[in-house]
Order: sequence, then C-alpha cells, then structure tokens
Amino acid sequence: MRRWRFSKGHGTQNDFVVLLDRDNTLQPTVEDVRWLCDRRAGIGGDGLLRAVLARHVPEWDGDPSVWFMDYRNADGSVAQMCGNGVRVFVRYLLDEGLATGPEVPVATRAGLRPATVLPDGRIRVGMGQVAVGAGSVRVTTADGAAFDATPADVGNPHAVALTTGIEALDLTHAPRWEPADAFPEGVNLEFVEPRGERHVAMRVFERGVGETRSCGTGTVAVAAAARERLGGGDGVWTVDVPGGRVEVELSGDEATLTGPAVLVAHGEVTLPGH
Ligand SMILES: N[C@@H](CCC[C@H](N)C(=O)O)C(=O)O
Repeated sequence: MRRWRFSKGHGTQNDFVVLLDRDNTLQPTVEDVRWLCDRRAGIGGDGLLRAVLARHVPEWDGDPSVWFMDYRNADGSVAQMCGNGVRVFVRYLLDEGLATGPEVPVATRAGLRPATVLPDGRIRVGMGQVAVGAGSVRVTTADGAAFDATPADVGNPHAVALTTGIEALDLTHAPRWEPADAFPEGVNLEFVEPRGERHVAMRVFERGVGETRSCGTGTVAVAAAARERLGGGDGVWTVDVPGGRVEVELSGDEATLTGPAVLVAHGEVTLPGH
C-alpha cells in the first residue's frame, strides 16, 4: 500500500497537488498522476508538483542544494515549466520549513527560476527568456472560430491569438492548429483581448490539461506577443485570467511574473493499486 502526504494549492486558481519526495524515491507513474489530479476519483488538480532535492535529480546539472520542481500535467505528461506552479511550490517549501525566504531559487526543467516573496505576500518569479516566434499558425476552436496565433516560447511552447470576445469561445474541446506539424510536442493556446494600456485578458487551453483558470507561462507569452503586436513596450503588463490577475514585467527578452500563491489543504492519500 502506498500512502503519501500531500498538499493542495493554487495560483490564480490554476491548482496543483504537491508531493514531498526529498530523495526522489516515490516514482509516480502516469496513472498515479492522473488519479491524483482526478477531481472525482482522486484529489483534483491541473497538475502535480513534486519537490525533490536537486542533488537527487540526474538531469539537473546546476546547484545541487536547491529544490527541483518536477511538474506533470493532469494527463500525466511532463512539462518543462509551470509559472503558477513555481509560486505554489515556493509557498509550500516555506510553509513546510524546507526553504527560507524571501529569496527561493527553484530548479526546473527549463532552468533555475529565482523567486522572491514580496511584502504583500505575492511571489515574483524570474521567468527567464521569452521568445516570440516569426510567422503564425491557424488555430480553430471547437465552435469553428479561426484565428492567426503567434508562437512564443517560455521554456514551454505557446501560441497566442489576439482577438475580441474571448468569453464566448468554446474551449470545452481541444482547438486544432495548422500546419498540424507546427508543434510536434503539443502547445498551450492562449486567446487574448486588449483591455487597456499594457493590460490584456486571456483564456487558455493548456497542453495536457484542457481549459484552466490561469497559466503563468501563458501570461508571459501573452504579454510578450501583445507587446510585439499591439505595442506598449517594456514595463509591467497586467494580465486578467478567469482565476484572477497577475503582473508580467517585460524587459527586452527577459520576463518576471508576479502573483498570488495559496495552500488550501494538507493530508494523506492512499493510492489505489494500479
Ligand atoms: N499552468 C502552467 C503551465 C503547465 C504546463 C503546460 N500545460 C505545458 O504542458 O506546457 C503555468 O502556470 O505556466
């Protein structure tokens, strides 16, 4: 019988199950992740965050004393980065006494992400480089609405469609994109509308999850693509998501992401035998 301690938290309602696995011994399977993230049969979440000491992660070749965030989507797939997840991860490390703030560096598959707890409780994360691609892909939602979307890379892949009337879009099923081979490893799709100067609103259909209430890397992709397409320049961009609001600061090709992170539950879970 496998009985694991877990926490549950969210950042702008992008929610995660958090596991402590200091020595990298739990080895959750794809089925384990799917079950933990299942909102009816399991605990429920858009993804899983597993906290492993970096010295026990063979693929990490940086500072071995930091914590590594192993991120999995709700369907069990591995992703390079999760912007909302990093904030929840930092909150978890601090609450559990596993790190001391206000500065907390986090190892991820996209590299080291420095985080800072601000006096107002929000967490700011250095998101590294954001690269907006040339050209566009054609994205079609389940209701037949079609958009030109700009590719953007935040360590993980995104495509950003600037439009209006995002509330009406049908994101209950996965949108399609053309050319079909544009994103061989899948993509996170953001639908964005302008709200004011350096202020946009977005909805997102996440790779490996479906529509979520927020996506941190997505907000960075959106701010960078909007800067390129709408102007507005460097500085703080406000991004409204269904689950709240975050701030993305752009400075050239570097970005920081600031937003809330809360833990809502702690417990123990017995995994079904798969
Ligand atoms: N919600 C996350 C992104 C999670 C990974 C994404 N679904 C992917 O597969 O790349 C965020 O807050 O950035």
